[in-house]
Amino acid sequence: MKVKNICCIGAGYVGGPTMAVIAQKNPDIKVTVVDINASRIAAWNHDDLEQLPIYEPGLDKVVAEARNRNLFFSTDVDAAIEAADMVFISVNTPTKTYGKGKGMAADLKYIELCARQIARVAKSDKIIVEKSTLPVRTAQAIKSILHNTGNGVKFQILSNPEFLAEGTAVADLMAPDRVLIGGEQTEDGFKAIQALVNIYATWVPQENILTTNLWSSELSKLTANAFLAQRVSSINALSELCEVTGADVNEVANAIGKDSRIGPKFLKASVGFGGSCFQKDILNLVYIAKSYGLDAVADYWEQVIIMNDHQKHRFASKIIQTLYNTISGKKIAFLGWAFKKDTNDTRESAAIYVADQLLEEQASIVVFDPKVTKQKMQSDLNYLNTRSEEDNAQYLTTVPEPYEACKDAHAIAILTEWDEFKTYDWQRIYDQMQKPAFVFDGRGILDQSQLKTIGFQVYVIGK
Ligand SMILES: NC(=O)C1=CN([C@@H]2O[C@H](COP(=O)(O)OP(=O)(O)OC[C@H]3O[C@@H](n4cnc5c(N)ncnc54)[C@H](O)[C@@H]3O)[C@@H](O)[C@H]2O)C=CC1
Ligand SMILES: O=C(O)[C@H]1O[C@H](OP(=O)(O)OP(=O)(O)OC[C@H]2O[C@@H](n3ccc(=O)[nH]c3=O)[C@H](O)[C@@H]2O)[C@H](O)[C@@H](O)[C@@H]1O
Repeated sequence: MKVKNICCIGAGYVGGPTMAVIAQKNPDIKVTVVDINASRIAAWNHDDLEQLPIYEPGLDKVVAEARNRNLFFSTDVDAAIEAADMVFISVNTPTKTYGKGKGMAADLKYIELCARQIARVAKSDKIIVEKSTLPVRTAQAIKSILHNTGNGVKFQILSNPEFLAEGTAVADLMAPDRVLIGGEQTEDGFKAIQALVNIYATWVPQENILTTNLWSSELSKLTANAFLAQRVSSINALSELCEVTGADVNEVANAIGKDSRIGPKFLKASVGFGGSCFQKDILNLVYIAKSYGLDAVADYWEQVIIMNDHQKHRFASKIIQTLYNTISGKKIAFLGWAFKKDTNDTRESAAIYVADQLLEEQASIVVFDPKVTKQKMQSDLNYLNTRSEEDNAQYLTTVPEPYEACKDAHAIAILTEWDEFKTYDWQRIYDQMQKPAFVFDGRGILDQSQLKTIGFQVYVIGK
């Protein structure tokens, strides 16, 4: 079967870039990305490519090439579903904040709404592709909703989880380590799998396109994120041990990463992993294991989250303790707010947790992050959400350049891993700060001895 028309429900961090690349590589397929968020769609359609709702290096060029050729962004969800042979579901699947599974399970209400909408609107047979990250066996629920419409339309459900990382989304999509496609192991299931394989095969080598059954595919996505996060928690756990023993976590990471069985990636100690997925996906994995009565499995994976929370907490506590256990009214400069470099996404960023803990002690936080708005930072913070606008003004300020953030500060906290920190004029920064001047490097970026020579008191994670 040759797919001619694709609809993608959800124009977010995954739906937008993924469909832009699919459209660029398949000019003969019409791709329509739809969303109920009208302002997001307007931003995707904006003439000025700097106004795209998501910042990803290289995304503007891909969108510029494909948009209004065979890539379209629209709020007309029904029309796009009806016209499509293949519908990707790429909506958010956050951690549940209510009811059974609160704080652990994935909230599947948006997925179910999509399934019901497809069931209501579809007049011709369609392949439905789970692009969102979902608990294993979700395809069963989607199938049951779609197959009980009584209108005779046939659906095949595929699982095609996305492995891109934010900040490198376009590069990851252009050269993925693998594309994973799970489907029913029946004749119709294999045909549907092949239809999706053909789309990716226009640019991904066949040997990098893996096909599996539905449940392996769904579970592999959660597992991949759990393994990646586990490595970060493992090295972060060791960072604390390094600090008390005189070992250097970077040297340890380098030494163990040289073992080809371990490998060098995802061994960078940090103030804790952030992002919209690691925590939510592991909590989901823990919940699934518990729901099958597999308590030892659940406890094992939950430890990755416990260690991550500990790391964020210990970084904030280190700042408070070092500043003589009193930070009330003291200005603390935050360099970076996003959860990693090259993104404007702040979801679950370690900066939020650290800031909330410092604000509880009435610190005054000044943030430099050119990609994140003050409004976004304010809405991220629990502490500020419970207070009035005027009150907030004294606790959180944002500035457009780093030197201003550091002026008169008692301490600097490095929260995002920007390499450009190395190029700053640290003597100039030191001269403008309160003394003693402290730097807390939660990303292990700066040269500790160089800063010490200037006069800074420095704490680098894992050293
Ligand atoms: N952000 C990332 O780097 C990655 C995310 N994922 C997974 O992909 C999924 C989507 O994540 P993001 O793109 O980050 O989320 P997002 O929140 O950026 O985008 C989701 C979009 O879906 C829209 N939406 C929700 N319900 C809708 C409906 N019924 N009809 C039309 N639009 C609807 C929302 O308005 C929103 O714009 C999640 O399951 C996530 O776990 C997977 C890999 C990477
Ligand atoms: O499902 C998802 O959402 C995605 O989650 C992660 O991607 P992402 O969260 O965008 O970013 P990562 O590069 O994985 O970084 C996550 C966090 O871990 C931190 N990290 C990463 C690596 C490391 O060595 N140390 C470390 O602290 C980063 O700074 C960041 O805060 C995965 O890398 C993607 O493969 C996956 O598709």
